[in-house]
Amino acid sequence: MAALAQPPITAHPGHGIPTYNQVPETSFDLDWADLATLDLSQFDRPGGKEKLAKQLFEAVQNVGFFYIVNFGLAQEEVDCQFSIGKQIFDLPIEEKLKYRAELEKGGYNGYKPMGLREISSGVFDKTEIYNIPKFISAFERPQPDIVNGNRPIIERFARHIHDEIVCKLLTLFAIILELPEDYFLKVHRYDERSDCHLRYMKYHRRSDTENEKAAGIWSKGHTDFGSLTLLFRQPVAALQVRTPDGEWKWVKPYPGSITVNLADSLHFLTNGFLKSSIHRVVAPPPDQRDVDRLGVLYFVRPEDNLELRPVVSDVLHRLGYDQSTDNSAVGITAGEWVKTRVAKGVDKGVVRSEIGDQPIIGDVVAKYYD
Ligand SMILES: O=C(O)CCC(=O)C(=O)O
Ligand SMILES: [Fe+2]
Repeated sequence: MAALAQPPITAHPGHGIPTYNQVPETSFDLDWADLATLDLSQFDRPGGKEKLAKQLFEAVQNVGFFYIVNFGLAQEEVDCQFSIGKQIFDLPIEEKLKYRAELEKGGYNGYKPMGLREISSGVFDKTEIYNIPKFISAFERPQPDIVNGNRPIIERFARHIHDEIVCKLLTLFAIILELPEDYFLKVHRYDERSDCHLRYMKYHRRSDTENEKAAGIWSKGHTDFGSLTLLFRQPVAALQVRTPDGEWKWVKPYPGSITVNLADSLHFLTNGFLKSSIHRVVAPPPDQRDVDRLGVLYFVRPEDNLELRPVVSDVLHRLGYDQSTDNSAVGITAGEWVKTRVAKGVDKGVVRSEIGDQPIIGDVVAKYYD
């Protein structure tokens, strides 16, 4: 890790929001993945974008995971979101269920109770999720008081992520592919319908017996559905990435960083050059096993209407990524891909305890890994 967080551009800690204290990091020396770190403050400097694009180009050849630092949010602002997430999950279950997401229909905005996904035979997830869509009129929906009362803080946070972080990363991908710099921005506009969302996530601790029964797996190996996923620093070690050799490595939560991973849509749009990273969540090391693991994430997805057809790029041509075009997702839109994967993910008939290919739509399959 080269750089630590710069002083905040905007410090807007929440008023009246309880302070959130992150748990200490593990003292275990785990087999950490070696990932690149991009300093986003370089983006607007002369030659900065190009330098970052070069660094990212190297990084994404490997596992599709990297870190960013200096992204313009202070740790207090991030912790404020953890605090809001904690308060949402502390609400009584009857209250939370008023906002339940229509998961079975492929909708996921709102609340997902735990226990809807089978991890291994008879063992179900212990993860609660609360998803907040983009702040545009098409997606207005009833929210609990804790969300309504903190709406300006949540909206500012989400919009900062889109405007100041996601747009920069999408520009870097366009530079890498030698496409016009705004190529991906045009299909990730904030005011258009897309499945981008801010997510609060709580993994309830598991007993030793539960961990043994599920072989330590909390969330099976999978890829994400959209373009990118941003994970705000989560000191509880549990996330692992699968290397091209099939090894699982731990992803270290560095202070002042966001962990970013590439997801399915970028894979489809670049004919597999940008790799949708395979990752999973496992039981934390012993010194963190007794804590509930709270997360704040932002999922970036293309506009609903975008067809997942590979782009024409000289770079893909030079690298041979247009030799055998993967047309499996042609004719499928980003919106359909996400909704179908969400619906299948909670369909207990599909039994997510199995690993391997799961047919999703047309000829396209989603792969699950132990
Ligand atoms: O909790 C994490 O660290 C990762 C979560 C994740 O992979 C997901 O929600 O798709
Ligand atoms: Fe994921």
